[in-house]
Parts: sequence; structure tokens; C-alpha cells
Amino acid sequence: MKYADVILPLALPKNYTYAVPESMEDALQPGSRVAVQLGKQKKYAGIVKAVHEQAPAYKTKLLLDMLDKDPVVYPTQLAFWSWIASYYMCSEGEVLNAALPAHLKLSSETLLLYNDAFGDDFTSLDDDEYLIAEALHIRKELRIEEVQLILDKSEVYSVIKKLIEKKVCLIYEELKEVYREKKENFVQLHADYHQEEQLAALFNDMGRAPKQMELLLAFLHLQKTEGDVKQNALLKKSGATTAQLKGLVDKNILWIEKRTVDRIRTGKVDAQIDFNLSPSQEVALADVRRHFEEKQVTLLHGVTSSGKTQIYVKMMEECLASGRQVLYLLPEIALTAQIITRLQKHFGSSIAIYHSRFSNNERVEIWNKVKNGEVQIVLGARSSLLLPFRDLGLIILDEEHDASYKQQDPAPRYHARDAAIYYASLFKAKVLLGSATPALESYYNAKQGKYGLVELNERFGGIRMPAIDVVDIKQEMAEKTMDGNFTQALKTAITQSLAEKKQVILFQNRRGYAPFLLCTTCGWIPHCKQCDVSLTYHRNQDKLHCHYCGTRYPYVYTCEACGSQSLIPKSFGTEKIEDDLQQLFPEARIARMDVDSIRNKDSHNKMIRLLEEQEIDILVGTQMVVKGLDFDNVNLVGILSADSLLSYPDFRVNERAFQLMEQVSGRAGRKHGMGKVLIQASNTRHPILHYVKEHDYKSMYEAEIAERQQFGYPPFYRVLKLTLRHKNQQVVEQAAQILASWLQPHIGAQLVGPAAPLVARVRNNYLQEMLIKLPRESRVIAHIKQVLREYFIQLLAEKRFRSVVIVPDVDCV
Ligand SMILES: Nc1ncnc2c1ncn2[C@@H]1O[C@H](COP(=O)(O)OP(=O)(O)OP(=O)(O)O)[C@@H](O)[C@H]1O
Ligand SMILES: [Zn+2]
Repeated sequence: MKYADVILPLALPKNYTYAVPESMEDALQPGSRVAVQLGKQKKYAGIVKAVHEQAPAYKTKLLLDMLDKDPVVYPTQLAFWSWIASYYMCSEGEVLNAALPAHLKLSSETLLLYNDAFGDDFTSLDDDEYLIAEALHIRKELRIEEVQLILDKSEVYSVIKKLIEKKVCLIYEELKEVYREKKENFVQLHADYHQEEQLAALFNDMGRAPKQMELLLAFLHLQKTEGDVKQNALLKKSGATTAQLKGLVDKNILWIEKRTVDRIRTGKVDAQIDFNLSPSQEVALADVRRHFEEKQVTLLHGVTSSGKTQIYVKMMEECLASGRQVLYLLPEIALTAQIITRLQKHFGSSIAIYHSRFSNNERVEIWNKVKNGEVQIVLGARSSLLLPFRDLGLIILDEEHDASYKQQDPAPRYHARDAAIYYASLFKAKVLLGSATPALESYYNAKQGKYGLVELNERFGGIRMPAIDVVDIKQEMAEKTMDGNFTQALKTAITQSLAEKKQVILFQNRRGYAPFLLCTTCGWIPHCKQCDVSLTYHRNQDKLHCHYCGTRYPYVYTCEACGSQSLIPKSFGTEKIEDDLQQLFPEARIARMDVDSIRNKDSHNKMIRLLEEQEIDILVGTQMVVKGLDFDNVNLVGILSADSLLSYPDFRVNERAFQLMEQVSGRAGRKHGMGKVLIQASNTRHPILHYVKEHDYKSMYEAEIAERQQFGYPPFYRVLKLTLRHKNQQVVEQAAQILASWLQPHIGAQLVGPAAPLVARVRNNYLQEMLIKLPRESRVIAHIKQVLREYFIQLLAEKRFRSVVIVPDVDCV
């Protein structure tokens, strides 16, 4: 008898083993998608991890079905999933859940089937039962949602239960295949008219039906130019109606064929490299190649606008020429608009873009094409790492320092940079990390010789790095020259840029209008009812938003504490800046880019286009404006408040602040002459501001790395954050205390906490956090993770802690 271990898309502590029916024995392989039953009724589609002959201790069920002819992933992906699960402390099921497109996951749908034996005497039924029985009698089967619709309520289980007891219906669990091929109508000419003379005769006969003649002419034209004639295209071109087309079909002149079409178009990659590298870029490229001869990973540290993308393109071209696949990762898909265009220029339309905004059907198609190698280039955010590459040769991680490479919620909480390096090793593929401001961890690894290091210190086109001035807010306040949140210096600089028909980017790291409201009588600040966090005022909607749980509240006019009506907005966000600008520069065309204004892919693309076409004079935004954008005409960048970047409690605060300011500065003066950057700050003497001013990454690195070593932070230690969560504050505090006391003997001084985090309550759950610092030896790390897993089970086994949620976050950022 053969057995299969199956990964199910659930957070189960281990995989289940099923018996393999003889009929499947030959075809079943690791990676095959199978239908299984779990528990009494639920059915799932899972993925076979291994096939073996070892019977488990429990009584096995048989696999129900094999869902596809071929496996949906290769053993490489199974190995990758297993590494993610073990390294990031989650289940393989959670990894599968993140990896597989929804349409390949499937879980069962409950169907009510009419029991014909019951007959049609419904006199014994009450009103609700009667309604359902009648519907079932007519339709023979109903889904739960349909029952809810009919009864107009969501609580329908009691009714269903009674109907089952009374034997009116039966329950059936069905796995629904949801992926649908896309079909389109193609128009063809009937074989009778394939000869010239016949066609000519036909046109002669058609004299009295000019509309049909026009349609036929349009058809012939499309056939000649496009080859295939789609019904939609034909109707559009000829301006004819479906009825007129049907006329020709009825006369047996044209006929219509339904064909399966690809949603995702691919073609052979035909690289067009129409640029030459500058001498220093050439050197950098040669260095990258040289390092790759010995090393799997190379870090390209190139200043902003040095042309890192051009070097990526060259490396991609080489990899594609060798027939292998390339994955180009970006921290956020919002960044893709410009990169897509740039890459398409070189590699044509054969680039698959993968992100969460695609439809589920499209995702299945990309999945399949990556798997069979038809797609050679994938461009995407971190989740595209989970695609089933067949033969990956190169991973490019652009803006490798970016924190959004780390998945926060839900599990798997993986870091795409580290995961990419592991994934690549399975293929013996190379990884090229690129950034103007590398993560300290990456630069450290490069300095240690673990990665190759290539530095590109000049901007393309010989343009100098922008000049950076720090403007003293305190001084201008004292001199009363501030205009709201704008210093005189910034205002003057904006005025000048506008006069020169240049564009301006302004950065403020808070969105909304005012980060909080304040009662000037008693100091009360409105907070979220479910989270311990102040509410942000969004003036567009005139509402207060909780940025933690998303709840929206009406504006408050009266202080809940003292009853006075003296609430004023405090501090400022992007919305307020946009507003101020409108007042200060009424003539200027102003736009805002943040998660509130960019709700979808199209609005982002549109804004990028408007900027490129210089239809926008001033852009205000959050982090979003920082990332890799390349506009020729921006000559001024303003950072409204450096203080807020430099003052939050996190060991990465300085590194982050440097990266942000250096990156946003990097948007200035990329093409025509040197740009200018103004940084407004109260604390103008902060050392980080000095490094930013000098564009001095290396000194920032030296200073920070010394601190990291001294205080035992990454890259010298790995940090694992444990978050515990519960509705009851006391319970979660006790749980955290107990867990910490168990861990103490194993970890000792390397355990920080437990304590309540800055925001101690989110969505009505109280939080406790502790940080565990792990030495970098993998043996020790593996041991501690094992200890942790056992303690989690032990803790949750105690009745009072049963509903405590424990979230381990390995290498938290
Ligand atoms: N060899 C080259 N030939 C033509 N144009 C180039 C070349 N190198 C760079 N450029 C142009 O210079 C600009 C900056 O290059 P790119 O965007 O690749 O820089 P980057 O290093 O990625 O910068 P950032 O880190 O700020 O994203 C782009 O508009 C790019 O097209
Ligand atoms: Zn909230």
C-alpha cells in the first residue's frame, strides 16, 4: 500500500497522510494536487509532499481524487515551502496558502440535495422549512448562500438541521473547480468562398445589402492584417450589429468558432538593448559578473540615478540568452508602472507581471506559464517568489533595503530578500541585490565577503548629487517667518522651481490631514475605541480614521472629557500639506500620492503619467514618492519634517531615516543639471542629517554597525519577536510572564521583555511583546525554535490560555 503526505491550505501543525488508491499509484507524484477529506465532511484540495510506503499510526482515509494530470509544483517548490515553514515558524499549509492562486486551492462547498423519497407533502413543515423544501423540490439542489437568501437571514443552520432530520434533504460536499478558461468568438469565412471567383460572385450578389457588404469587407481586411478575426474587433471595426453578423452566419457565408484564448500573452523574448553603458557602469557590470563566478549573491551599491536598472537589464539579457528564467523583485507593486515600461522597451511584452491585483483566473494562467517555462521574465512584489519557476537563473532584488520585502501578516512572515537567496540556491541561480542605501545587514554581509560587493559612485550623465540644505525650523519659528508648516527657505525654493517650470516633490511621512485632534482646554485626544491609538483626521471625508484597524469615526466637536468645544488638529499629514500648498501656490497644479489617494493600480499609473508629462507641478506624498521613481524634470525635493523620522523607538530608526531621506533626495536633479534638497528640522544637529547632507552612506554604516554590535542587534544577532494577543489584558500579561519565565533559562539576557508595545491594544486585543536575540549559529537557532514550539503547545494547553494567540516573527523588521 502506498501513502501520500498531503499539505492542506490550513495552519495545521503537521501534514496528514492518506492512503493512495491503486488507480492513482502510477500517476501520483510529489507536487500533485489531490482532493482529500478532512474531518467528517470538509473536502480540500491539497498538494502531495511525498509518496511512501510507511503507514502512519492512525487509520488513514483514501485520497479522493487527483485533480490534474501533472503536478502543479516541482520538488524545488516543495523544498522551498518546507524551508520557509521551518525558518519562519509556520506550517507548510500556510505557505501553500500564500503560494497557490485561489483557484487552485479549492475547498468544499456544501450543497443541499432534495431527497426524492420524501415526496411533496410539506404539511408537516413550518414556514421556513416549507420555503426551503419548496425551493429544493423545484431546483433539486441549493447552496448555503441560496438558503440564506431565500430566508433573508444568515443563521440558517437550525432550519437545515431540521430538514435533514425530517429527511427532506441530504447534505453533499462538493469540490468546485473554479478556474475557467477564457473563451472568445472568432469569425471565419465559409470554405465555399475561399476562392477569388466565388468571393467576387458573392459581392456581386450582395448589392442590395450594403451593411453586410461593409461587414464582409471589414472581415477581409482584418483577416489580412491580423490573421485571426475576433468577433468583437470585427463589430467594432465595421460598426455592424450582432444581428447583421448573424445574418451572414445564417446565409452560411461566415461562421463563428469559440476558442480558448490565453489571458496572459507570452512571446519569445527578443531582447532589444539599445543603449550603451557608461564607462563606470561597464566596470560595475564586469565586477558583478566577476563576483558571480564565485559568489551566489552580489550587492550592487549604486548611488541614486547611477543607472542600476541598466545593469540589471544587461544581466537579465545574459540569463535569458542562456534559456533560464529571471525574477525581478520590487518592494511594492506600486513601483512597477515605470519599471514595466522600461523593461518592456528592452524585452517586449513577454514579461509577466504578478501581483495581488490580478484576477484569480489570470493568476492561474501566469502560474502555469511560469511552470512550463513559457514565461521567462516575471516582475513582481515578494509573493512572486512563490511562483513555480522551472529553471530560475537570476533573481534581481531592486531597492533591496526596503522593509516591505518583509511580510507582516498573515503567516508566512518571510523576508523576500533572505527567502530569495535560499530559493535561488535550490536552482544554483544568482541573486543581484541593488540599492543606493543597502540594508545594514546586506552591506555587512558584503563587507564580510559573504556577498560580492560592487559600488557605483556616480550618477549617469555626469550629473552631480543634489545639494542638500537643512533648514532650522526653530530659528524660523523664533523669527516668525514660518508660514504654517513651510519655512521661508522652502517656500522660496518652491517659488523658484515653479518659475523655472521645474517640478517639485514634497515628502511627509504621515498621511491624512492631522495625525490627531487635541482639546486645548484639557489635553484630551480622541482615540480608537478598539485600539490604543489616537485617531487621524482625514478632511476629505471629514472623518477620524484609525490607521491600525481601519475604523472610521465621525468628527468630534465636543471634548469627551471636559465638554468644551476647543478641539484643534495637531501635527500635520499629507492632506494638510496639499491644502496649504493650494493656498500658498494657487496657480500650481498639485497632486498627492499616498495610500488614501492611490486606491488602485490605474490611479497610480495615471499620476505617474501626469508627472512625466509635466501636468503636475508639485507632488506631495508619503513613502510612496520615495521609491525608485525616475522623473527628468524634478529639481527640488522638500522633506517637511525630519524630526518625525528620527524619533521613534526602534533600533533601526537611524538607518531607516537615512534611507528615506537619501532616497527621496535622489528624486531630485536626475537628468538636466544638479538638483536641490531642503530638509526642515528642529533638531538640525542630528548626526544622521549630517550623513544625508554629505550623501555619506559609509560613515552612516560605520556608526550604526558599531552600535548594533555593542547592543547585540542584527546583523550580529537575529531577532525573533513574539507577540501574544488576547481579549483580556490580565490573561495576556500572565501568559507572557509565564512563557518568558520558561524561556529565561534557555535564553537569559538575550530575552527582552515581555512588555506592552507602543500600541498596546489593537482591534480590542491586548498585546504583549518580547524580543529574543539569537546568535547567528544555525544550530542554536534551530534549537531555540524547537524549544519555542514546545512551549507554545505547553502554554496553550493550559485552559485559561487556550485562546491566547502567539505570533512568532522571525527576523522582524
Ligand atoms: N547607460 C545609460 N544609457 C542611457 N540612459 C541611462 C543609462 N544609465 C542610466 N540611464 C538613465 O538615467 C536615469 C537613472 O537611471 P536608473 O533609474 O537606472 O538609476 P537607479 O540607479 O536605478 O536610481 P535609483 O536608485 O534612484 O532608482 C534613467 O532615466 C536611465 O534611463
Ligand atoms: Zn482602531
